[in-house]
Amino acid sequence: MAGVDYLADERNKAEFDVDSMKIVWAGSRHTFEVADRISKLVANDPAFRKDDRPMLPRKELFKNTLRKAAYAWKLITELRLSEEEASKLRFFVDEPAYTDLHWGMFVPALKGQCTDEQQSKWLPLAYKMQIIGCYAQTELGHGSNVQGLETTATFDPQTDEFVIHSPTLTSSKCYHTVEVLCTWWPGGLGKVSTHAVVYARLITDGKDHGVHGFIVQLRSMEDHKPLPGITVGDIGMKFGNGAYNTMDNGVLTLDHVRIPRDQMMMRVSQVTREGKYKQSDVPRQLVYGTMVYVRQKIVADASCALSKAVCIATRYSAVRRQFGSQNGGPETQSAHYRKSYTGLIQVIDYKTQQNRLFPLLASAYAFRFVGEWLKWLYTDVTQRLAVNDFSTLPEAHACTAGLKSLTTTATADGIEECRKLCGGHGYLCTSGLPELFAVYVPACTYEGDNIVLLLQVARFLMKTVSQIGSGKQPVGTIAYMGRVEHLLKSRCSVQRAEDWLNPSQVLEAFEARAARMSVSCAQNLSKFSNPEEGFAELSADLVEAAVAHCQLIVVSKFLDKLQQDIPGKGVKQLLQAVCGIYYLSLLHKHQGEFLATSYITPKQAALASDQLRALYSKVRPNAIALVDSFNYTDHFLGSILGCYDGNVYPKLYEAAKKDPLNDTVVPDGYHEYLKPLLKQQLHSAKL
Ligand SMILES: CCCCCCC/C=C/C(=O)SCCNC(=O)CCNC(=O)[C@H](O)C(C)(C)COP(=O)(O)OP(=O)(O)OC[C@H]1O[C@@H](n2cnc3c(N)ncnc32)[C@H](O)[C@@H]1OP(=O)(O)O
Ligand SMILES: Cc1cc2nc3c(=O)[nH]c(=O)nc-3n(C[C@H](O)[C@H](O)[C@H](O)COP(=O)(O)OP(=O)(O)OC[C@H]3O[C@@H](n4cnc5c(N)ncnc54)[C@H](O)[C@@H]3O)c2cc1C
Repeated sequence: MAGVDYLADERNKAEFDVDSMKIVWAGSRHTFEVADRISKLVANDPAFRKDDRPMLPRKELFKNTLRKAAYAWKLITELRLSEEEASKLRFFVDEPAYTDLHWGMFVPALKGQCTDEQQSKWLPLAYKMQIIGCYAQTELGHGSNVQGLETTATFDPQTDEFVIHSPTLTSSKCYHTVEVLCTWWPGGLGKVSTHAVVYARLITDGKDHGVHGFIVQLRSMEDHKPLPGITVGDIGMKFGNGAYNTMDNGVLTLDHVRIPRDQMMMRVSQVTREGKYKQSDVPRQLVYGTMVYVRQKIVADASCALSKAVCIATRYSAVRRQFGSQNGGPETQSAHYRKSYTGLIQVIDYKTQQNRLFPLLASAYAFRFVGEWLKWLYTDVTQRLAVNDFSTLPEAHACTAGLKSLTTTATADGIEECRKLCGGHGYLCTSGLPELFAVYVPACTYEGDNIVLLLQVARFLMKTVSQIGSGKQPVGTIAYMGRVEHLLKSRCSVQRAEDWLNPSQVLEAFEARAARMSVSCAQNLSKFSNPEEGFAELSADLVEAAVAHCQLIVVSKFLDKLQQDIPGKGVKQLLQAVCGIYYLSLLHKHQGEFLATSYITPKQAALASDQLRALYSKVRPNAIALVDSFNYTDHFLGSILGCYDGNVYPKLYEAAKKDPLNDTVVPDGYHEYLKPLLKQQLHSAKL
């Protein structure tokens, strides 16, 4: 059976040029080539084996992660990989590790919040991994509420140092049943990091200046032992086997730990030798800059995680057959294995399967394109900040927060749906889906709880609505609010199902829904004499308005993408269909909101569903090619159900045989626990 492609018929059905689509997915030919080369390098190196992860005990699992990270670094230096190639290598190794936090948060925090002088001291050390860093912000009692952090950094003018201290319960205003309010959660902190960016309340001369970042050395560079005053360790096992347990999320207490004054990150504000607090001309919110950066990265990562799950579920849905006639169809020339299935229905042909699967496939593409755009927005805001233009910061914060929330929620839910789409076999670890879900789901919480982040978007929306009357013209993603009067009055003009393929019609539908929901919230808020009380009372509605706004952004960026020149036979046409599935499935799911805001009629909602079904039929023959366009190796997918050749059943059988439980025919424990039991039953049966 080796070498047979059981999905060949599916691949032959494709109506577009897959190689061109691979480049669209990657973002450019260059990015495609780098990803292709590096993913194969990783896949072909047995050192990066990962199929044993769910079965390894934690200590072994963790040590294995350390080995892989060290080996990856050796490759990076020996092969002189560029920053882009190195980051792709870590990505394709596909194992959460301290390096994610070192490169993904510690280095960006140094870059964004240190002065040039500080950067020239710390960055070369971090780049060469002569120090390893993490991002230590969250405390046991404070995660979402960053302003509520209780760790203090008190300036001591006598010694020109800060004294960093985690307060004990007695000095705390909280009612936690813990003895010490410590830092809790940072990845890489538990066992690896030599340094941390610690967030603490800055105190000078008895005055509290709020939360600031400090570079704190945690462990000795000689023997890796914690420095005096520092207690540090791992917080324990997390959800799932393997999964995020490769990461040493940590707990840290700081007992009057002294650091030099120049280890306060001083780009946003400074403390002088005399202990004077000075604020630069930049907004205070830049202290939160690393979170904006990482949220933007998380949006890009969402499309990777979702596309992985969708690739597995799509390939398996084409392989898997249920019902139909076992002997009904004509015989084919192919292997006996395939012959026996002729006449049975591929589960991908069930409309219910398509209705669950294709919107997820479409979301993977939609998140890819919005991720690309968000990267551009982030670069743009960074360039503006460098020349003291802070005007787009609130929008960048709202977009990164909102899209992080929207895409991670949809991806986590989507991975679980893909597991169900694979029936019973989806529950096997060898499907790759349980581990993918367990690794991914904390993305809904870390880097900002998704509801908390949507409430930030809602604040931005309410602020925008309140400013409309003042003549301030909204710009960027919120520009549609400038046409709010028209959007409140207008009615959908769709008369036939195909009218739902008209981009301007679709855009107006999503704009009208978002604008109407925001305006309705603002009107309800105005009934409260205390705005904060009103905001809390109406927060569930506000979250829905924020979701509507974020969905509009994703839809509009997908439609924008289709305005570009997209080369390759049939590629644009297929993307148009995929885009249609994305927005029409959203319209269907949220039709209550579109109807309640009276922009569309029930008849128009029904036409949208007709068009959606037509698009499923258009996408069906292209489904396998659309997931092949992700260009994932079998190693990266880590799934028997999603393997490229579709030869699922023999692989499942072989993998089961290799399970450690099958090392012996009679299980360990038989003599102690089964034999006496069975003997006893035999005895009583005889009686
Ligand atoms: C790729 C790398 C690997 C990924 C691995 C990830 C591992 C995980 C790491 C972590 O989880 S690190 C810890 C992350 N923690 C959080 O995300 C905490 C979430 N909380 C917050 O971000 C904030 O505290 C908050 C909820 C936004 C605060 O809300 P609050 O209303 O209390 O705001 P203030 O602090 O008072 O600020 C008011 C003002 O500032 C604006 N603002 C808030 N955040 C930002 C920001 N990031 N950038 C720019 N502006 C921001 C906010 O909108 C307010 O504006 P105005 O209304 O006053 O105009
Ligand atoms: C795997 C993982 C890795 C992490 N890595 C790091 C790291 O490297 N560095 C770091 O500093 N931190 C890290 N964290 C911590 C993470 O950033 C926080 O857990 C996150 O910000 C959420 O905060 P919380 O835990 O305090 O949740 P809470 O705020 O306690 O949330 C609990 C519930 O309350 C709700 N809620 C909270 N506030 C409000 C509100 N104002 N209105 C309405 N509802 C609200 C939330 O929606 C949620 O349902 C990590 C967490 C995880 C799970």
